[in-house]
Amino acid sequence: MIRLAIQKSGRLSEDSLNLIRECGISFQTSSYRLKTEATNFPLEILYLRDDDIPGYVQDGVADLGIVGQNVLVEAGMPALELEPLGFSKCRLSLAVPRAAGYDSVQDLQGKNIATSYPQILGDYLAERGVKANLHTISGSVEIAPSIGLAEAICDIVSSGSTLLGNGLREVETVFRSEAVLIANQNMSAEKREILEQLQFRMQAVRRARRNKYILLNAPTASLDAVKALLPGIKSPTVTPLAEEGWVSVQSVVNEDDFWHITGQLKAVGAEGILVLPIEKMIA
Ligand SMILES: Nc1ncnc2c1ncn2[C@@H]1O[C@H](COP(=O)(O)OP(=O)(O)OP(=O)(O)O)[C@@H](O)[C@H]1O
Ligand SMILES: O=P(O)(O)OC[C@H]1O[C@H](OP(=O)(O)OP(=O)(O)O)[C@H](O)[C@@H]1O
Ligand SMILES: [Mg+2]
Repeated sequence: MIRLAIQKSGRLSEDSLNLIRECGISFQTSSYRLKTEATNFPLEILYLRDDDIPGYVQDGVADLGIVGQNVLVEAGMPALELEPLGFSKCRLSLAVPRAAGYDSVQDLQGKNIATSYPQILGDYLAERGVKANLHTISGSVEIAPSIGLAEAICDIVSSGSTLLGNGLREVETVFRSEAVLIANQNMSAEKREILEQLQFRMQAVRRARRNKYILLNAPTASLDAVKALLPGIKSPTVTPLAEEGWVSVQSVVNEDDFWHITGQLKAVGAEGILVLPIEKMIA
């Protein structure tokens, strides 16, 4: 049995639970129970505050955890990271009141900055030779300038709407973050084996999310152009259509390139383009 710590409730919770479920692992959830056992995989899930997760994994109370890189690095335990998980992408940024002048980070010399990330911010400022007074607060950091607590803040930004709503403007990106899988470094051989199975499944789920299955019809004369646009995993599958001079092509395309490639496929004569989600993708 391996123990995985995830955030009880917050920005990481839903995506963490979805990832485990998409790995084909079944378990019950209830808002009162802080621990559940999977029914078809040797996994126990612990529901914790995200700030506590790196420490628990470091100490071996949990074998694995899912946490934001921002929290991991702030806790001073970056070595626990195993792999990025592709969700809860955000950045840690410095922001100042919209009307305040700002040319460079040197302008923060001697200023008061409110943040929940004094370690990451402290390192960032030290590397640039800036000495500022950091005020550590654990939440609602964006309020600090308007109540006279600080001249600048450093907090998590995603859409930017919290900054906008509080009259602030983003001036520097200090750190980029996403959710990561972390692991205790002294696991038993048995636990390592379970971890490998879990990572294999997580990678198959992530690969599938990044790709789409694509099916289309094309004139045989355009086949070389279509093949060049859709290299696929090894190469595309090509089958003749009942109608002479046409083929059906099946392949896999990266989600990021998808719209761009479909435009080019149409331009070389492709028709009836179908795009399907992939559930699992094993390399
Ligand atoms: N707006 C956002 N968009 C994307 N990811 C975010 C956003 N805000 C936070 N995150 C990521 O999700 C993590 C958890 O954020 P959340 O706001 O739920 O933390 P919290 O309030 O500290 O929760 P807890 O109660 O568990 O301590 C952050 O550490 C960060 O990595
Ligand atoms: O750029 P935005 O999309 O507005 O997101 C940024 C906000 O999201 C997070 O807070 P959250 O909403 O999770 O609330 P919390 O402060 O209670 O953690 C973070 O602390 C920012 O305040
Ligand atoms: Mg927290």
